[in-house]
Amino acid sequence: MLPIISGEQVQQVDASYCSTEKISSLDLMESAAISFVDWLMPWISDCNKPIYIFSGPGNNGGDGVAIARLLKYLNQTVHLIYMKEVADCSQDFQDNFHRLPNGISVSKFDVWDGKIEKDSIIIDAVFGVGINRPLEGPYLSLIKILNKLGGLKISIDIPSGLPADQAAFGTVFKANHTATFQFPKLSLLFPEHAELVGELHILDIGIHDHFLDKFERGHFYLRQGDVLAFHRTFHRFSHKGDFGKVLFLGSELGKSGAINLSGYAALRTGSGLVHIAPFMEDPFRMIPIVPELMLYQDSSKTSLNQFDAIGIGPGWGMDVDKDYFQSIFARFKKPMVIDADGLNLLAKYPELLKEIPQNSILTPHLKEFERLVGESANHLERIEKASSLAKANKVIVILKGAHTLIALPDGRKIFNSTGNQYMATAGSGDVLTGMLTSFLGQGYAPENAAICGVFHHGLAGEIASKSKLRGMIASDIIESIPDTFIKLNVL
Ligand SMILES: NC(=O)C1=CN([C@@H]2O[C@H](COP(=O)(O)OP(=O)(O)OC[C@H]3O[C@@H](n4cnc5c(N)ncnc54)[C@H](O)[C@@H]3O)[C@@H](O)[C@H]2O)[C@@H](O)CC1
Ligand SMILES: Nc1ncnc2c1ncn2[C@@H]1O[C@H](COP(=O)(O)OP(=O)(O)O)[C@@H](O)[C@H]1O
Ligand SMILES: [K+]
Repeated sequence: MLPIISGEQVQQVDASYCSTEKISSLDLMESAAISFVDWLMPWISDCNKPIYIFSGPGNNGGDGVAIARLLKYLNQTVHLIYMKEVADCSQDFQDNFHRLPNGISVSKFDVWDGKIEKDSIIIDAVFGVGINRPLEGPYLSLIKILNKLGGLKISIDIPSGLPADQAAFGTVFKANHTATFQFPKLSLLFPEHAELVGELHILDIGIHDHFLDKFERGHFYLRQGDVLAFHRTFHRFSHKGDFGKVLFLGSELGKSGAINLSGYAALRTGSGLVHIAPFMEDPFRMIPIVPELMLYQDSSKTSLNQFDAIGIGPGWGMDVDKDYFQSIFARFKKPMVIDADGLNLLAKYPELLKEIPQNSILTPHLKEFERLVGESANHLERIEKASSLAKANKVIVILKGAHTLIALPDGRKIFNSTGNQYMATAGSGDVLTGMLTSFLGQGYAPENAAICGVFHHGLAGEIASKSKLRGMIASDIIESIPDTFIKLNVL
């Protein structure tokens, strides 16, 4: 899995890579510039929009200068505006500056006429991961000017002004796209930075993951190539029992959709037998959304051991009494999935946290998480709290949202790469609960169930939203679950 290393360690990674590969830092900057220009090609190949590159004094600025040269070779109209005396800029900046070809309009910021043609492409190479204090002076003035402009705005590596590992501490460039090198910087994954980062792209500049491994500090980014290894395989003679028997407890009157969605998602994820137990006086009166779902009536006296996995909470309501809720932890000793009102009940009765079976999976969205652990000043604090909750209670905490975090009991924190904004629709969390419970029931180790559930859920959302966009609903995500297995060739 791709390690997310700290901004401070980027220079050490570069140095380690350059000395092992026997290349110079200037060569590495060239690889970064080439990968950026390759990535930019679809936007520039058919039009000749003017491109304005704003370069700061460090190596991020150096990237910008190298990119200016490469774009000029592609016959683009390039304007380069640099911020500091060239002699005071980083060595690689200077070397690139001296290689600039003729035909680029080059100005120092303090004498620049300030004109930016309409419909230009703006490239922000002012600061990268070396930012160490809030923007001020000319840097602040520039970013304020650029933030008022429309059009295509792209940040190289990280929006200027944003620190790599913390919450923003001042004014930051607002990008529509951020093309970051080699791995996503932690702060690019914070929801409060969504408007600064825009769409996130990770560009490979040739540094192999194992150079990053040496610097890993427990943060990882989950990509498609990683997921196969976490799957169980089934053979020709596998029978229904191998695929697990699962149960969902939830859905009070008026919210029957919730466990229906979870149950249906579990079927589409591959569960052999799926039961749903609505929290209603006569659960057998509910009509399941698909005939393959079976109804079940639960009582605090019956053992739940016949099930391979259970998922509790979607649509449950808060009328569930404490003794009944607590009885579930006594009646089912295996890892379970706890979502929605299951989490709200835990927030109401925090003393029960200790009774949850080890390695259970808790799936709060930000609001449910706040009810469990209180408010957080920013996402960094939230990440740490999720990790503490996981470690203290030996559970897996899945903090949902864009780049869903999987916090493992051993302290590792895994950020998901799949999913999109169209998944912010009623019931998509219920679908995740269904998928996670299904993987648990199929015998996946809880950590693997969490990883596969979160990844496939996001991928199903991406596939379903291709044709539906804003009109996508949770059932569409379920219908696309089989396509995720086809896409990954998981048989
Ligand atoms: N492996 C990689 O990730 C690579 C990184 N490269 C680029 O190098 C960048 C990092 O370069 P640097 O370490 O030079 O960092 P920056 O380019 O962010 O610049 C840091 C410099 O700016 C100064 N500075 C920081 N905050 C300031 C502020 N608020 N006002 C004024 N000055 C300030 C610092 O004292 C330092 O001199 C990356 O973000 C990336 O763009 C690429 O060139 C090559 C490969
Ligand atoms: N912008 C987004 N990008 C990626 N995934 C998202 C986004 N918005 C929501 N999701 C995903 O959709 C699901 C929503 O869950 P939740 O908030 O519990 O919904 P509900 O309560 O309606 O079922 C989560 O898995 C979350 O990660
Ligand atoms: K930048």
